[in-house]
Amino acid sequence: MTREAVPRAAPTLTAPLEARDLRVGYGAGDILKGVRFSVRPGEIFTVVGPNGSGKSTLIKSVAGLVPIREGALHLFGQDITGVPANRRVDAGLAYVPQEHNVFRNMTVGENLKLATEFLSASRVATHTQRDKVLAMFPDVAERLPLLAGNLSGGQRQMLAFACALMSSPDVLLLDEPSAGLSPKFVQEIFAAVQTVRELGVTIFMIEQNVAAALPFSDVALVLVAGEVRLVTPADRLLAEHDLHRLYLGEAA
Ligand SMILES: Nc1ncnc2c1ncn2[C@@H]1O[C@H](COP(=O)(O)OP(=O)(O)OP(=O)(O)O)[C@@H](O)[C@H]1O
Repeated sequence: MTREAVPRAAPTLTAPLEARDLRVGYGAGDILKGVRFSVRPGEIFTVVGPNGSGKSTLIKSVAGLVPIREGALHLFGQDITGVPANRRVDAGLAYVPQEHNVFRNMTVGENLKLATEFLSASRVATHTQRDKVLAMFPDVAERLPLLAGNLSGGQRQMLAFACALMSSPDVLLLDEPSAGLSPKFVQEIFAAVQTVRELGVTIFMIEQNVAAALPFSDVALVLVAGEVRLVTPADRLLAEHDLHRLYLGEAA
């Protein structure tokens, strides 16, 4: 059952990303059991939840990597429910996977170039946009000739963001951007997420590291056992709710 802690405006056709009763699974049963949400323009919308609750399944289904069995997914009012992953990129959706998100045996510059190779012309970042992205990520800009495999985990994650931004997306999907990073880099990564938002990009991410992600998020959705338990302004989640109880399926 969907519960909302605060009233939210009725979803509109212009919501950057809107899910209506998504059912997704791999075998006989459904992992996502009727997930609905609406992301507002320019928002950082973060999905949290216990292990196995379906966060990865959710972001993969939004990216087009796991098929949606029932329900509908809309990008700025356009129904993309059955649209293949590559065409979602053309429609303005970019996805940064948690792992294997750069080519380690290629240089940083080559990774950025490759990120534009298979895009439709209208999506390829202009020179000005590329310069803006590089200005946002000096760790990337200063290392163009280096092999991506020689970057630190945090620098690689920045490169993965920069590659995703080469498709000038309207909505960026981030799969656990802080996973495996040291505390210093975790802060830097979330600061980078906020910088990306300042470009006008709407962010939809999943995160395990609730304490680190919430201060950088606008809205938090708590997913438990494939169902939405709560949608709340991010700064109210820990102040007004007991996350442990929510994760155990107790009342919000
Ligand atoms: N490819 C797959 N085939 C079959 N079952 C899968 C597959 N991927 C995930 N699952 C199952 O779906 C359920 C939800 O997994 P999912 O990875 O989406 O959750 P999660 O919230 O991201 O978990 P975690 O935080 O541990 O990564 C789990 O029971 C998992 O075993």
